[in-house]
Amino acid sequence: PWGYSKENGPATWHKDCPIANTGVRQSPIDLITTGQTCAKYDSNLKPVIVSYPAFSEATFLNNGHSVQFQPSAGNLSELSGGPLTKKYKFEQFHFHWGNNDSEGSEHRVNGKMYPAELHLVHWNSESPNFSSFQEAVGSNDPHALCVLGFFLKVGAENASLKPITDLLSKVKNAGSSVSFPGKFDLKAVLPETLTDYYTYDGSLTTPPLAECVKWIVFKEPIEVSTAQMEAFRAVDDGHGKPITGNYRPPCPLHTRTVAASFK
Ligand SMILES: NS(=O)(=O)c1ccc2o/c(=N\O)[nH]c2c1
Ligand SMILES: [Zn+2]
Repeated sequence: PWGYSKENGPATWHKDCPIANTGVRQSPIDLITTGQTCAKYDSNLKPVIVSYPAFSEATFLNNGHSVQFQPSAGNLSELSGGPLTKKYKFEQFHFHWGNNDSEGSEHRVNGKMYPAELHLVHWNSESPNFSSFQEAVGSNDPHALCVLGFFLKVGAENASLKPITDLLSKVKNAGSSVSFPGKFDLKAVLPETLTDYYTYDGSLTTPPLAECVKWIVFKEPIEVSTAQMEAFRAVDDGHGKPITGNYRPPCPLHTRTVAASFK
């Protein structure tokens, strides 16, 4: 199966997933803010609107290539605004990280990587062509999914993410999962105003690499403590090693443009 080691990492994914090398809207990308191919300010881009009630029942899983928080299907979350013309439903969030603070994020800003990146995954709940996340992934709809990306940087402890980082030791072994105890307030993790972001058309950053994602990557990083970062680096990949670098390198932009909601 695919992973992030020499034998099964991003450079080998094309074998089972040809779109890895032939796709023209692959993710992640390097977000360039100056020069020719740079992100272009679009004054029509509105703030992103999220409505995340505190999730009551959810599963926290180590799937061997990331850790993932997934509420039950009945969750009443909603995402709209920003570049979106439809309402999207929250499916799951997960993380990508490195084994030191100079690497780990999937998107980069002028070549700079952050130590980690949080992905909030949503699917278009207003499409007549699908009515679940899995169907959305297989739909070939260019905006079947919307993923919100937040960079993580090392600083103060993040109290809102503490319930998550404190749970990492409970899913140390690949394939292990726990029922999330109590409620989790995802809204509290995010900055109040979701106004400054980059947005572009891309793909899933792991197999099947489907080119169905409207990406929204926020400019402002979220702070976590060193201890919280270290907790990610202790999670195992199922081959007796910690997951240390579950990030795909940047992909070619091809004819795509990146829009910025800020100057
Ligand atoms: N890393 S990512 O692009 O946010 C992402 C999000 C949802 C996904 O579902 C997947 N397989 O079913 N891969 C995947 C990657
Ligand atoms: Zn991801």
